[in-house]
Amino acid sequence: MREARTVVVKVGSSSLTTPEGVLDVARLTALADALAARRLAGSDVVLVSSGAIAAGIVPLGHTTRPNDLATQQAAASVGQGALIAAYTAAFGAHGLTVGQLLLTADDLIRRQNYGNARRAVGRLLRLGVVPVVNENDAVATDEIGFGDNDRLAALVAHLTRADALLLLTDVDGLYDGPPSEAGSVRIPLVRRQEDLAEVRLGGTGSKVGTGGMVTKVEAARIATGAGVTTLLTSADQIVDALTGRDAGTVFLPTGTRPASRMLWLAHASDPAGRLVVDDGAVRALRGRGASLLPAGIVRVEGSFDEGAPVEVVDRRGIGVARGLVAYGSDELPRLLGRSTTWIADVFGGEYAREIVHRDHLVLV
Ligand SMILES: Nc1ncnc2c1ncn2[C@@H]1O[C@H](COP(=O)(O)OP(=O)(O)O)[C@@H](O)[C@H]1O
Ligand SMILES: N[C@@H](CCC(=O)OP(=O)(O)O)C(=O)O
Repeated sequence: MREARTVVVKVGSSSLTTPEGVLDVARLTALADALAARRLAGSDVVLVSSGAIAAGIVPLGHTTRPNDLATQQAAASVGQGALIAAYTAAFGAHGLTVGQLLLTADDLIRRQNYGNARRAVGRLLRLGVVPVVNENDAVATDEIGFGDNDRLAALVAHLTRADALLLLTDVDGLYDGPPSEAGSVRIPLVRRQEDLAEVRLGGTGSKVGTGGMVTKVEAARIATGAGVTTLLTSADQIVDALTGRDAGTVFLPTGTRPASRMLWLAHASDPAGRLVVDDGAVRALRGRGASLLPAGIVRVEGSFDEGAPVEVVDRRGIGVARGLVAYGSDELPRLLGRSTTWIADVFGGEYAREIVHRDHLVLV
């Protein structure tokens, strides 16, 4: 962490708000002070900050985090402005400029969007700006949203080819059980996935957080699998964390960096349904790098819209690929097992396309 040239830092809502859920400018400023020092010392720093929805609660006249999607979108729209204004002031006190980057899952999947996002962050960093990233909650949908910023941060670490990922939360590391339970002990080092076999992961401990430890461990798995060392600790310990002192839980890299922009699809998406395919389709996908055509699909499971992430499995239920499906589950049954020529004759040429195009598919 001390030597990392590029650091992605993610901070959760619970670390930016008061116990009542109001944006806590003093905590936000302390975070910005530590990150500014690191930036001024020469590192590239990318901040992935939650807190938009939490920061929108009070301005909207509410007292708790909204449960319905539309009000969450509204709260995020209001709160994101407040959040970025607070960061602009806090980094500005050190002579630093911040840039806002609101991403959707699409931006990290589709080739052109991925390139756009990468170019924007790259230039911001070269200009000495601190990019402040969040999910574009006002327009992200339930089905194809990241849902939590932990996984988004892991993907941003991959996007920026970061050396280290720092996950800041309201607890000083990963414990072997929920820290609210007496006797839970902090785990200082995770070398490999198997070290987590006995660890019990609970949900959020605050009124404003989402995902709890499950999404943080998942984020660490994605990041370390892509070669990015990850440190999980509390926001209060940021100075120790950035200077390499013993703080929190370190997750060591387990893999090398794959050059795939499809990392999100492979690891971080929650599939909305399954397509069961025959052996010929498995061979075409694995061996020939083909797209998935209707002829090879034997069954559709689940209910999903066009564009949703789905899992492709063989007849025994073993995963073959993940991809974005071109048709909703209501349209698919009449196409199954048919050739594209037959489909074009019966339903018209616009139906004769791949069910999952190769560009939107990753083998697992
Ligand atoms: N095994 C565990 N180790 C540490 N924390 C855990 C564990 N299981 C559940 N938690 C809870 O996860 C919470 C952090 O997640 P969350 O509330 O989503 O934070 P954030 O808003 O920072 O994303 C902690 O406050 C803690 O109560
Ligand atoms: N994008 C949302 C945060 C989602 C999220 O992951 O929250 P948290 O668990 O507090 O990191 C927001 O800004 O409110």
